[in-house]
Amino acid sequence: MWRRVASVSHLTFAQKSIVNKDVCKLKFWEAFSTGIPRKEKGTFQRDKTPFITFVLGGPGSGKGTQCMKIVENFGFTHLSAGDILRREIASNSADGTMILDTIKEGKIVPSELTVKLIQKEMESSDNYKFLIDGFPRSEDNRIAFEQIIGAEPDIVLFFDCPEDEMMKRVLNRNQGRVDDNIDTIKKRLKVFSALNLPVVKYYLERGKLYKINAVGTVDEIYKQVYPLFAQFNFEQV
Ligand SMILES: Nc1ncnc2c1ncn2[C@@H]1O[C@H](COP(=O)(O)OP(=O)(O)O)[C@@H](O)[C@H]1O
Ligand SMILES: O=c1ccn([C@@H]2O[C@H](COP(=O)(O)OP(=O)(O)O)[C@@H](O)[C@H]2O)c(=O)[nH]1
Ligand SMILES: [Mg+2]
Repeated sequence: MWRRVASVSHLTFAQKSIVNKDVCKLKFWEAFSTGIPRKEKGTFQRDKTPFITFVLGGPGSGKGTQCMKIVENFGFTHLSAGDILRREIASNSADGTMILDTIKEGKIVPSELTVKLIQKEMESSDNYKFLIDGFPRSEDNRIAFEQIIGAEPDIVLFFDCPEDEMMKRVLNRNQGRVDDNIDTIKKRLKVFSALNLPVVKYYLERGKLYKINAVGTVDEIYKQVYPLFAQFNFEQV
């Protein structure tokens, strides 16, 4: 099932995650609403296999906020695809203008470009645990990641949030983003339903999806997220 990330083979990675199902079993299964097959019992060993988590959810569903907490507790490297693309704009690269226009329109940047930027970040990290936040946003993104990186995620989180709540949060985000306005958010919500939800469905059908109720306080939501990661015997970083 797991395919090695050949292009990042110089990295020191840990073996694929394995759930210790005897620990907090109840909490673990309470934490998500879809039936997820458990992984085998065991512990991490240093190896060259990364542990990849895709973090999905609509705009404003709280992906970035929850990722920060996962990083603090579990030592993941947080790769926000949106942040990586915004850095590319800021660096005045050849693709910057096209990326900016795409983000303003709430559309999706060509997959190969995004995946290659993510790949660069993975290759320059000496961590093996990655949170890939806000990606893949489409089936095309997902397939490009599989083809270019040669890997699939170990787990996929999906922050499930009603549209009116997402819209409220985005309009109050106050980070000066060009896409946090009413016109663009409406477009982004449409793109989310049309292109991102099929990816969610894909991982649901493969038993990799952890659906989180994203309504509530940040701490209430993190109470659902924490046990998902606590079950894996990650090495200390
Ligand atoms: N549970 C929550 N309740 C209310 N506001 C939240 C919650 N989680 C995050 N926010 C706020 O909503 C906005 C969007 O959150 P963010 O983490 O950037 O979402 P995303 O990365 O999914 O777009 C931010 O201003 C953030 O502080
Ligand atoms: O893999 C990605 C991630 C982001 N984006 C673009 O970047 C914008 C902002 O993404 P981000 O994840 O930062 O938004 P969030 O969901 O966190 O509000 C998206 O609307 C897209 O236009 C993209 O094209 N591909
Ligand atoms: Mg975000």
